[in-house]
Amino acid sequence: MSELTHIVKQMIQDKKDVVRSIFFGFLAGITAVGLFAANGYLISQAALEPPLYVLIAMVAVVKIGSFIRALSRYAERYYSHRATFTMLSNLRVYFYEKIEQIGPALFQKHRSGDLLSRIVGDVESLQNFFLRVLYPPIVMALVFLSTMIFVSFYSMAIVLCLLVGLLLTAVIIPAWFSKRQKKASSQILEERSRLSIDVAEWFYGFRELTIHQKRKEKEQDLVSSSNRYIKEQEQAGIQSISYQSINMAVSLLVSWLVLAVGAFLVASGELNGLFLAMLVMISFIVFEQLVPMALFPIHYEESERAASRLYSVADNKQLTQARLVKQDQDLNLNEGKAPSVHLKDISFAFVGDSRNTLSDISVSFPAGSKTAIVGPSGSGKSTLLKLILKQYEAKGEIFFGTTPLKQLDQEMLWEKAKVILQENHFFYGTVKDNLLLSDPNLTEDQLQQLLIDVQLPYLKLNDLVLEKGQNLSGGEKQRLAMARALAKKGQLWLLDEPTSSLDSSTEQCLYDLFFNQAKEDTVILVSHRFVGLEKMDQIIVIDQGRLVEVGSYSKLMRSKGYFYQLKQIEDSILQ
Ligand SMILES: Nc1ncnc2c1ncn2[C@@H]1O[C@H](COP(=O)(O)OP(=O)(O)OP(=O)(O)O)[C@@H](O)[C@H]1O
Repeated sequence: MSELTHIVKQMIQDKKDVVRSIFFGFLAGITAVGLFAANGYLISQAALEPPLYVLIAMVAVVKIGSFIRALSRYAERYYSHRATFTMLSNLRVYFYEKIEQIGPALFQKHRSGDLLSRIVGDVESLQNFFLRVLYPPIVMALVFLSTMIFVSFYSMAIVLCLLVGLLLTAVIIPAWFSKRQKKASSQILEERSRLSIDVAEWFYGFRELTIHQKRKEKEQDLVSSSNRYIKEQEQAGIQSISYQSINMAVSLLVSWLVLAVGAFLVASGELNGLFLAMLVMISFIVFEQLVPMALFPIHYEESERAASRLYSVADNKQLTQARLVKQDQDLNLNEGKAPSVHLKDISFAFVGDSRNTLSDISVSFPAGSKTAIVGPSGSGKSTLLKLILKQYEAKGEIFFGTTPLKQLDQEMLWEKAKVILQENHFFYGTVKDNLLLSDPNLTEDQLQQLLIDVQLPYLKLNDLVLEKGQNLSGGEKQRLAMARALAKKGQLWLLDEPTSSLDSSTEQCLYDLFFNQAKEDTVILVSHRFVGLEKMDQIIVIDQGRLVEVGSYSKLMRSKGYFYQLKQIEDSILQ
């Protein structure tokens, strides 16, 4: 329930459309009742052959009534849907902003298909919360109350019948449905999420599945996920139709009751027979508007599930610990000034991981220095870089200059750092589009020069890049990523194996280019190779998440410690 309260708060930011929906919904409902009442009265009057002008006046009232009803129904739909779409967009932005803060930590817990299904599907499901759960009962209550006040002028017994009908169709039967609904517990959202996960896996893993001849198996999983989802939808459809039909049948029985009680009252002289048809018509129309209440429990339940699924992502306690504090401070990343970075007693474990990936790391990267982080695969090098990039939050403290990283706005940090990660994303578009990500003001000549600099002279700016850079080789992607980093402004380079897919001569060219451009900058380079490290000011050696050695290349070689041994092994392999 608390999640739905949050949702209501988020939804009702723009109250004007909500009030308009209720007003026009009420107007449409009450004119429908008036219209049917006038019709019933007209039928009875017509049988008594009244003067023509009475009939003409009545017909005019009916016509005006239908006109007002149609217009107000249209206005109700218009405003309620406009309110719904505004609310959905508010909700999407709200959730996006919430999960953006916990970014990579999310993927520890959720698969991408599941996240997509929640952000798109579950938010979509919440449209029914406003359209079918929140405001219709208010409109119905107002219409019903006004109708009963009107009917009370004719007969309190009929008011009583209508009240019984209201209790049955709007309270007792929906409550019974709600109980059944809870037992049946529709799995529709979960099945949609499972299907979404399977589809995402299918697309991501298509190549591997084909290579390992597992496409058929995965295809079958996908089909059975899809069938389960369809089955859930079918069941939900049957359920909603049967609920509505039962409520409709009960409401018709109540109208029969109104007719029987009315006929008795007419026979006993307590009611003018002229009004009997009117009262029966009123009961028809007023219950017609109550019939959708049968679906209230279904929509309520669905909204509650969708809300709790969304909040379980955005408010997950473990993840919230990793939430990053945003503070707008301009720190030592000012342009023209290379920052220093200091790590003090850093320890870090991934969510759900009992062992520490990094333990007790204390090290400094002076302003303008060049540092290489080396160590065996899986030792925690990339993780250390990600901590500096504020992708995860660790125990201990990281400082940029004298300012704690915790106080730094992540976006500002990224904006002023030149980053190349192991996996670099390329968007569908041209080479130019992908390069302009770094700096939209670059001219075509500058872009072309960049391509030449990174040893990609054969690429044209208008060449097409497919999704995720599928039509580029691993080395081409790395060179384009390097071009993007070179084009970016900033004095802090954070590089995670930026040349791992390149041949030695291209790698050498790129390093020359890079060292030339980064002369004054602070550079932190993760590398599993030891070639070219002589140029670095310091080398940090990590093994199993612990700092084992720090020093210049010559110092580490002289001390003949762990780094020396790793270097010897690499040399013997290369010989
Ligand atoms: N997202 C993650 N969730 C859980 N564990 C992770 C995650 N990313 C990395 N790890 C684990 O953390 C450890 C360190 O990984 P990291 O990528 O930092 O190593 P690395 O030294 O950069 O390795 P490599 O040289 O192979 O890139 C590994 O044991 C890895 O399994």
